[in-house]
Amino acid sequence: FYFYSAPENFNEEMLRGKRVIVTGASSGIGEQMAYHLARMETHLLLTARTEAKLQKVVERCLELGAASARYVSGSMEDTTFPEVLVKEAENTWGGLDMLILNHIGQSYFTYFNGDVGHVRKLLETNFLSYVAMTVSALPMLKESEGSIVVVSSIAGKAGSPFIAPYAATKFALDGFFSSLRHEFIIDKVNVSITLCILGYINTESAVRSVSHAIHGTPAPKEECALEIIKSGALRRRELHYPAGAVASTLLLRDIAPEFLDSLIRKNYKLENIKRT
Ligand SMILES: NC(=O)C1=CN([C@@H]2O[C@H](COP(=O)(O)OP(=O)(O)OC[C@H]3O[C@@H](n4cnc5c(N)ncnc54)[C@H](OP(=O)(O)O)[C@@H]3O)[C@@H](O)[C@H]2O)C=CC1
Ligand SMILES: C[C@H](CCC(=O)O)[C@H]1CC[C@H]2[C@@H]3C(=O)C[C@@H]4C[C@H](O)CC[C@]4(C)[C@H]3CC[C@]12C
Repeated sequence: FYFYSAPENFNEEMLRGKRVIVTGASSGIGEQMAYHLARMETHLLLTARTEAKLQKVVERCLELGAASARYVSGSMEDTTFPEVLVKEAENTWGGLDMLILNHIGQSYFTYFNGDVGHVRKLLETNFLSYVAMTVSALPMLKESEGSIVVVSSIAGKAGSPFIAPYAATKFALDGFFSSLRHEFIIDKVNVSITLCILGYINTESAVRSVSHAIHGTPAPKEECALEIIKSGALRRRELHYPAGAVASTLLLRDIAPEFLDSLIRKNYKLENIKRT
């Protein structure tokens, strides 16, 4: 309770002039993080697949006051791309202060249909590329005593129906990065790891995928993006956003897991879930 209710002492100046990579920055929460970071006068390197969208986000970032902003487009399905991206940061800035890992590949929202190939592909995009980005960026982050921010989901802490492949990738992130955090502390590596546990957020893609099938109102992406940045800057272990919804899910998961499961299932409009 103490950790998650500690007084806020975030100051936007903490980020002024910092060199930040944001993945999945062409839309949704990643795009909103880019705009907040631009207002805080950071140097930005943005990435996603769609060049036309990234161009627009970069333009807006420069208007909002970014110290500099550029993009590299590419797919995280391509196993060589994480290193290319980090090299770009190294060549441009000669260092890196914050790595925000936020992208996700497209997934189905329905009963698991046995498509192992899809699970494998999603693990590459949503999990292994996060590991590869971390490995490539670590020398620069050690040098700057910087931060790694990993955007995950409540679906990576408690099982939910209709998103089995996606949930697997998010549980994997927790396993990997929570273990790595221990090793950093044991080895006195002063690089923070912040795992962001998010509930339902009103990004276009999430609302399009699930609004017909889920009860409840999504939380705003702009506030969510700011909370992620604050948690990273404050070097927090985990962010829970929206706080109440995530905290109650985690508490019930530990003290009454079957009751939580029944509540989760009640959250879905089952008649609106189509089988593939
Ligand atoms: N919205 C929500 O309700 C929740 C979101 N989250 C997490 O928040 C993060 C952001 O989600 P959200 O903003 O909703 O997602 P969006 O779908 O809006 O954004 C996803 C981003 O990833 C990029 N992307 C997609 N495929 C690839 C790929 N193969 N290689 C590289 N980049 C890719 C997209 O751009 P492009 O298509 O141009 O490549 C886009 O910039 C994710 O980690 C998600 O798991 C967690 C819980 C809830
Ligand atoms: C409805 C869920 C929370 C309620 C519960 O108690 O289970 C949402 C919590 C996390 C959401 C998913 C998520 O992590 C992001 C995905 C992004 C994709 O673009 C599609 C939508 C998500 C599967 C999204 C769906 C709602 C949640 C499961």
